Amino acid sequence: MTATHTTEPAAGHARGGDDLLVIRGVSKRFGGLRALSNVNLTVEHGQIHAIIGPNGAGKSTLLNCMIGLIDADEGEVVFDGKPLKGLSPHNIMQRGIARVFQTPQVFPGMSLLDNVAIAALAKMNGQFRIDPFVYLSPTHPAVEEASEILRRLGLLKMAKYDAAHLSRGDKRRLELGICMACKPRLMLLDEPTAGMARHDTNRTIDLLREISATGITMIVIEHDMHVVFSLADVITCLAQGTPIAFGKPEEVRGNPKVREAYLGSSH
Ligand SMILES: Nc1ncnc2c1ncn2[C@@H]1O[C@H](COP(=O)(O)OP(=O)(O)OP(=O)(O)O)[C@@H](O)[C@H]1O
Repeated sequence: MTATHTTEPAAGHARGGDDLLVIRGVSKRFGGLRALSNVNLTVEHGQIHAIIGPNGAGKSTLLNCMIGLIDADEGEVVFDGKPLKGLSPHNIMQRGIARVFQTPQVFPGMSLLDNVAIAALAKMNGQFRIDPFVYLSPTHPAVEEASEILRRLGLLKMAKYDAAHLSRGDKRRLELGICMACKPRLMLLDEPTAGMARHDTNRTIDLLREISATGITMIVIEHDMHVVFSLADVITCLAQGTPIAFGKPEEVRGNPKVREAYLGSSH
């Protein structure tokens, strides 16, 4: 597996057959502030690509450009060979990109099983709009699929519980289950272990590894270096809107520019 980032256009490499996502020359300003400056980044099929960097480095802005929540001023994001420019976040999800938020997004007041089953149903119907008011019989294929996902997540025993009462760690796992039911090709995870105790963090790391082993490509934004170094195949470090380092975890860990970026910040 290889990937690339440079501040120059990713000539040659960017159209390689293994690339699922290519970010080419993306820049974004907020008034006088340059949040992203000519970012190039390539994510290969099956890869877990971590994006790290100190506060304000531009990580969330880059993620938001990928899913259409923010329009880049310059550059393009290409997913599976097709530009995403102009597509709504909904259309982008339809193409196979799912985002997992910092705060778990589940339907409180509904069972764990229903939470996952309605996502599975939406995918089966090709609607990508989740309808929490639909009734599903216990033998519906979406319910069977949801049960299997909950079993893999270790949540099957709690299938009938109200999702509102889950711990933060279990809510996060349920959210990942909802995401799996949508069968994305690329998962974008924004601080997937934020606020978790170490035990839940480690369980989430194991779960993400399992999901990755099913062939789903992942981009993970994370401050917790234990999570980053446990998961990532490759890491890009952003500082002040520019990629300053890219490589395998051990290469990035020893990179003096990365150390300087962190030491110079509040981290
Ligand atoms: N909507 C916005 N309007 C104005 N400035 C913004 C907006 N969104 C982000 N910024 C600024 O852009 C810069 C990059 O922010 P961003 O949230 O992308 O950084 P980050 O690396 O995700 O930071 P953190 O790790 O703290 O979440 C910051 O200086 C931030 O204040």
